[in-house]
Amino acid sequence: MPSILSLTQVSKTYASGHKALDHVDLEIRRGEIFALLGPNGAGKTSLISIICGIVTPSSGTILVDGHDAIRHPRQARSLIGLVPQELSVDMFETVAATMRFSRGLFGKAPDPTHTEQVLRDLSLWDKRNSKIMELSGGMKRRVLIAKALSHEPDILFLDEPTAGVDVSLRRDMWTMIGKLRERGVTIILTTHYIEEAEEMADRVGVINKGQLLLVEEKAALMKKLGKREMDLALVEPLAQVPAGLEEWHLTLADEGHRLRYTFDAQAERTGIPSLLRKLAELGIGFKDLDTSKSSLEDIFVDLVEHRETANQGAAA
Ligand SMILES: Nc1ncnc2c1ncn2[C@@H]1O[C@H](COP(=O)(O)OP(=O)(O)OP(=O)(O)O)[C@@H](O)[C@H]1O
Repeated sequence: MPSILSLTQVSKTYASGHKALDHVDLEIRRGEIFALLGPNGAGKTSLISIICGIVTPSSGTILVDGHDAIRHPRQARSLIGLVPQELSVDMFETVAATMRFSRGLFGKAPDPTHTEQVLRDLSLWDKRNSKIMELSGGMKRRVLIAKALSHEPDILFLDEPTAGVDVSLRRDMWTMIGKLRERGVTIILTTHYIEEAEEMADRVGVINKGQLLLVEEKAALMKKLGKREMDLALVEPLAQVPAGLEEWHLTLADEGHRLRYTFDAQAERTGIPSLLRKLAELGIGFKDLDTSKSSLEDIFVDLVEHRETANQGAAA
């Protein structure tokens, strides 16, 4: 499938000297839902702002459905809807007027049918004549989405769409994103929440310190995230992992007092029952057992450490 969005070697260094993006290459497929995951300050908003023409990149190329976003920003921008993190609406305006006005800015004639459809999808139809300042925080977030969809964009960016929203809005948002996808809209969302990516995305990108560390099909990433660690506190410390336990690839920690096993929680067989049987057979006793799930943070740490080790290796 051809890319609808293509980024080549995009970098951004702000006037402060801070390098927010470092040679980012990214291809977004037409019609997919792509989740960009990263911790605070990773560069997610900078990346979106560059694609939307709000921030100028220091170098690199961005093609939005073939339009060069730097040389032809208007054509590129007209294909994009942006739901920003922060409220960016006129508080004194009504919901319907906000949508009409935004659509007009993109040079599109009013389309009451489309407006009604979007407002109904977002449960905003009853509030169409309310001033935005009269709405609750959750409703205001919905208005931002309606505004972004006003000109029927092919690509929708959602910057942290569910940060600080309640369960009902989160559910509505997921439903709406599903509907948009059925209509062929390409969706790119940024998030801190792995659950959000898990629920909705086809592919996931992980960004940290301005570098895109990986782009993968969701299923493959979830498999990595499904890693768990089992930690056994031993009755007697061990000097080394005893023979006969090779197949579990165990490691010792805490000066031989703890035996660690990493396994795939999503696999049909975790290997735990057979390991425990083997330990009993070998007479290795334990007084406590702990399991922990690897979090997104662990994956970041893993990725970053690997990257740093690889860089050091290359420099040596
Ligand atoms: N206009 C600016 N001038 C200088 N530095 C900036 C500017 N905008 C962002 N930065 C810095 O660039 C880095 C990336 O910021 P960005 O907002 O893109 O991250 P983010 O991944 O969206 O983070 P968050 O999840 O907190 O929104 C941060 O260190 C931020 O302080």
